[in-house]
Amino acid sequence: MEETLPLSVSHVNKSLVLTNRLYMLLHFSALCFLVYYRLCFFFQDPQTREASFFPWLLVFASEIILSFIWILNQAFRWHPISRTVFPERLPQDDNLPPLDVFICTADPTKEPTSDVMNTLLSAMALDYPPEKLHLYVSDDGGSPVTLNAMKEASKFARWWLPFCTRYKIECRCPKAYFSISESDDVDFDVSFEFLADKKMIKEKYEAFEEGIKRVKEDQDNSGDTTVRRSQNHTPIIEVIQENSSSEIEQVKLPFLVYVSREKKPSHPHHFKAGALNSLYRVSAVISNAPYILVLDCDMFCNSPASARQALCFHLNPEISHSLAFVQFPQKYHNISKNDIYDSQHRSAYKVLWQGMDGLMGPVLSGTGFYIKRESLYGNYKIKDTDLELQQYVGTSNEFMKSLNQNCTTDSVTAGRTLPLKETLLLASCNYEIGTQWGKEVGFLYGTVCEDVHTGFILNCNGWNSVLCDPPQAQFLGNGTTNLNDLLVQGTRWYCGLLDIGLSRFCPLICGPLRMSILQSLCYAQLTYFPLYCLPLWCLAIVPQLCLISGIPLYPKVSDPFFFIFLFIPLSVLTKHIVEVISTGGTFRKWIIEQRMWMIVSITSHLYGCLDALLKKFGLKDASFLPTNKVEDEEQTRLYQMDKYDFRTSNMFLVPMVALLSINISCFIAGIYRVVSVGNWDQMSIQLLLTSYIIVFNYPIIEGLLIRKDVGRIYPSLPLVLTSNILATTIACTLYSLLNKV
Ligand SMILES: O=c1ccn([C@@H]2O[C@H](COP(=O)(O)OP(=O)(O)O[C@H]3O[C@H](CO)[C@@H](O)[C@H](O)[C@H]3O)[C@@H](O)[C@H]2O)c(=O)[nH]1
Ligand SMILES: [Mn+2]
Repeated sequence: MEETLPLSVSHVNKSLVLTNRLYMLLHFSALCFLVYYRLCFFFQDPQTREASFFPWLLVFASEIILSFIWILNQAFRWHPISRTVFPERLPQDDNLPPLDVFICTADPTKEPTSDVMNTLLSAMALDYPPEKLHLYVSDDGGSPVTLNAMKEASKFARWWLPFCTRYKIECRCPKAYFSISESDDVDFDVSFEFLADKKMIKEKYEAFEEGIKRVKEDQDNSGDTTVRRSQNHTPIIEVIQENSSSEIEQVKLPFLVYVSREKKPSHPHHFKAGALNSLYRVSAVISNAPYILVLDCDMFCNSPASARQALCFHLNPEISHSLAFVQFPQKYHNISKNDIYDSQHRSAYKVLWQGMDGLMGPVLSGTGFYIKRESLYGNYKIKDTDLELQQYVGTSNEFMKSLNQNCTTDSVTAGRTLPLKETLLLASCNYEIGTQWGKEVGFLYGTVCEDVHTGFILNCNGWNSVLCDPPQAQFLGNGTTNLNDLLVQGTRWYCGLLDIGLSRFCPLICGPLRMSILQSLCYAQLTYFPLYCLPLWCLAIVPQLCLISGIPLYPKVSDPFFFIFLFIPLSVLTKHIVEVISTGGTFRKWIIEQRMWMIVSITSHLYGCLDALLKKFGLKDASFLPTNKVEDEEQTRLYQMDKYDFRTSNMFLVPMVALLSINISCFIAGIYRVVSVGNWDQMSIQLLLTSYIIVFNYPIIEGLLIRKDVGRIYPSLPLVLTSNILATTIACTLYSLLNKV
């Protein structure tokens, strides 16, 4: 009886599906009326529309782009589902498949080594038979600090792992565990023995952390230029096998490998995708586990349960044959209650991914996913000859053997000697030359959002994915907690996403031929939503300038179409607020998300789009600046007080300040004009729009005029000059155009 019970089940929230579809119908009808109203204007007598033709055109174009993105957005709301897993129904430990874990790190300065080691330790302590678990750390920095820290981590693990199992510790990331207040211990059976053990382990942990810090300082003091070495070094692969000390009983540890692929300045290394592909190959000739967990260096396992939860899908015979990966949502350990930067991307992980899960599955999100090894090997099975296969996956015989053999090959447990020479070849720069790595095999190159791109192509090739979002967060990462990091990261993402949209893999063309239309619309939404910058820039300037020139762009209050123009924004805002609250947010969170949407659109989206265009025309190279993961005390203090930290470059500040200045001055002048002319009913929507922008972005005004702390917008000469010049140029150009036409 037990065997027939499913490992996982999915549920459709019928009332949500129904309300979503009803909302779509209503809103879509309103959009049709809007288009009808605008089109009627263009067919009017040229004389009556003369003065306002150009601004009407701009505003109409913005409305069309917004409606287009809105339509794409609905695909996520068509059939959202949720899932439940039953890990207790999995086979006995002996029958579980081997598992590889990949952890990527790139820069020991921006990514503190002790945090990387915490991620490593938390993954070593996964609730999984240790002899079936192999961990690979990719160090793109090629830093001896990381290698040394791994050796120390392996020693510390001999204490840490037995401690976790003995006392059934839930959070197995030592740093997170020891920072939880002591009062949480009441959950456990607090015995004297436990407290003594905890104290002893804590001391060992502190010594371990201290040791890592010292090595890093010594290295920094020795003047060794890590930066240069990170871009130019031979491959380094080392199996970490620390002899167990005599103090402690024999502990079975998972297998640990340090991999730093070869780097040459002349050779493109394709950032994280390149690093993951090296790990793919190296691990194939060592452990070749059929399933792989991929983690960013800052994303630790917050619970040991994820491996078994993921296997509930991978071993579920109903879905496993076409299942490529199980994605866990990205959650963060350092997000404040109000999350003023919306860095947890609530909408993506709580709404969009659930929606895709009900179609073909969520997008690959870079970290926290269990992928089936075979799914990334493309069409290797149809290669008939060895030569064809070599042109596909490269010349390593060992690697080709790993493809053909049954996936259980495990040179570690089989007691074979490690093919070190082969692994060095597989991690060398030249290995990929003339092969399909990055094109059809492995993680795909060509964009810095290798995750979305790879996930999309997997779907195109018929693979599915599932979202596993149990109540307890399985992985916790480092969210961005300052404006600068957020906008820089955003610019990289939106450039990467639009790259895909502009490439030959355009989801609107490629998608419908190879997957469901709704799933392709979801991908199209992800790749095209940086285009928000166009309507947002336009709607932050044109209606405002028309307000002061007395040009009405929207229907009068007495016009029946007025309600259409009132209904559309209200319907979007209401839908948003309902979603925020039903996914655990608050009214304040809703305001923050609206604000961040505006700020990010006029800055990161814009620069991301520009970068993508420059890249497309060959005027710029791709770049991937890893996000800073070092905590800054002052910045954390501001963040915890819900104060925006405006210490970012003028590149981001100028558009914010300039657009807000335009809105404020137009609002004041507009009110003056409306009062003197008395055309309230014609101008009401323009006034409402301008006040919405000003009210929601009040923190920028506060940062500029009221705040005195370090995080305020410092009115430096270049900032004041450039924003004034920008605001005046925009205003004058458009104003003269409006009055001339
Ligand atoms: O040349 C590189 C650059 C980065 N990384 C690693 O990639 C990971 C992600 O980098 P991070 O700076 O943390 O970028 P984020 O913007 O926070 O990452 C998000 O966005 C990336 C795509 O831009 C995805 O790959 C990530 O999984 C996703 O969490 C980190 O572990 C890095 O060490 C490398 O291994 N090599
Ligand atoms: Mn990150």
